[in-house]
Amino acid sequence: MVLFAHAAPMSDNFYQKTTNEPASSFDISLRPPAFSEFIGQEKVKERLLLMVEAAEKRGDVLDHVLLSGPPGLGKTTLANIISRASGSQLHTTSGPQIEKAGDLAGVLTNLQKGDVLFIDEIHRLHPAIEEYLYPAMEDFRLDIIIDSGPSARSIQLNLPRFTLVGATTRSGMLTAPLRSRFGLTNRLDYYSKEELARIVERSAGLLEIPVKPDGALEIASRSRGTPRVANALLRWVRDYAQVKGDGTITGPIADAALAMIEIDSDGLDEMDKRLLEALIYKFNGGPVGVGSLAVAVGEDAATLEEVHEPFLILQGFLQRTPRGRLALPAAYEKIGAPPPPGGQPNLL
Ligand SMILES: Nc1ncnc2c1ncn2[C@@H]1O[C@H](COP(=O)(O)OP(=O)(O)OP(=O)(O)O)[C@@H](O)[C@H]1O
Ligand SMILES: [Mg+2]
Repeated sequence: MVLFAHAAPMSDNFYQKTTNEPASSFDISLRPPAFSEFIGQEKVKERLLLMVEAAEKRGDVLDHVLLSGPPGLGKTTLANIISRASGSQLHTTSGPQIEKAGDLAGVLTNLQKGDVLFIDEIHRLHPAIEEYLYPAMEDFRLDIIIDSGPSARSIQLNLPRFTLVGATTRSGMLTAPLRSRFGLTNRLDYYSKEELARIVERSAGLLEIPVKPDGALEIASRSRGTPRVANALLRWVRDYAQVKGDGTITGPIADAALAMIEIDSDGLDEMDKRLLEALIYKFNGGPVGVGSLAVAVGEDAATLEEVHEPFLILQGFLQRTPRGRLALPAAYEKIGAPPPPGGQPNLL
């Protein structure tokens, strides 16, 4: 069976979940259970709420929804909220877990009318399996071929009407036919500092950690726009406050705690800085391919692309060009390197 429960311990790298690991139990306990508790992403929330309401009014099943965006922004959380809000049962699986057509058939035939099927990392579905999904999404029908050679025959199964919620960190890798079968596509964006501060305060409340507004804001501004990071940093700062202070998280306590684990004032961590240093010192500022960069910093290329680069690009440290990655002037400044000769590098 391909369904799995979200119940793995935190990874060694204490806050960056790679895309194929399930979330930690710590993450799950802080997960907002309803739209009303989900902070930020107002447009996405509004659209999803409207869809849920409309489906309810018509007595119909929700349309399929695609959620995309960098790790830790709330895709899994939203899938949970959608299924709760529509009062339906949630089934969870992920692209890499569906290895054979039979796995998919197993999941689909297990669904009841109105159930939500959440497929995480849907961009990693095998292309051959993706094709089985098309009629399932469109006509709630499964065509499977059994046996091979002369005795091969196709059988058709009717499926109950269900809602597919797909999540991906790489929406660009989704095939056009798959993408077009979703009724609604939502891209989650990085959160503002203020939104993250509210998330930190909410989490602190649930964990019964006393936090002052300046403490929450300090954690928020160093959380790289990501709620999962904010929650993980909160947990670290709590430990620090209990040992070095009186347990209350204030601005100065948060600052000292985060400096101790080398999270700088922009939220850049050791790997971000290592990446910028390699780009500038080893590759002359680029352009250089992500594969070479990955080898130079000892991290896998997908993690650089999905976790580190989007934030560095957003902050104006790095640019993706057709010829590779390029360091921008802010990157030279960040790592204290002299600016490139000729000033602004050639961006083409
Ligand atoms: N809008 C929000 N308000 C409050 N907490 C949030 C919000 N979004 C996410 N979180 C918190 O961040 C954690 C990570 O969110 P989630 O697991 O949903 O991210 P994800 O987008 O599915 O990440 P991945 O791509 O790595 O699977 C959750 O446990 C939840 O506590
Ligand atoms: Mg997730």
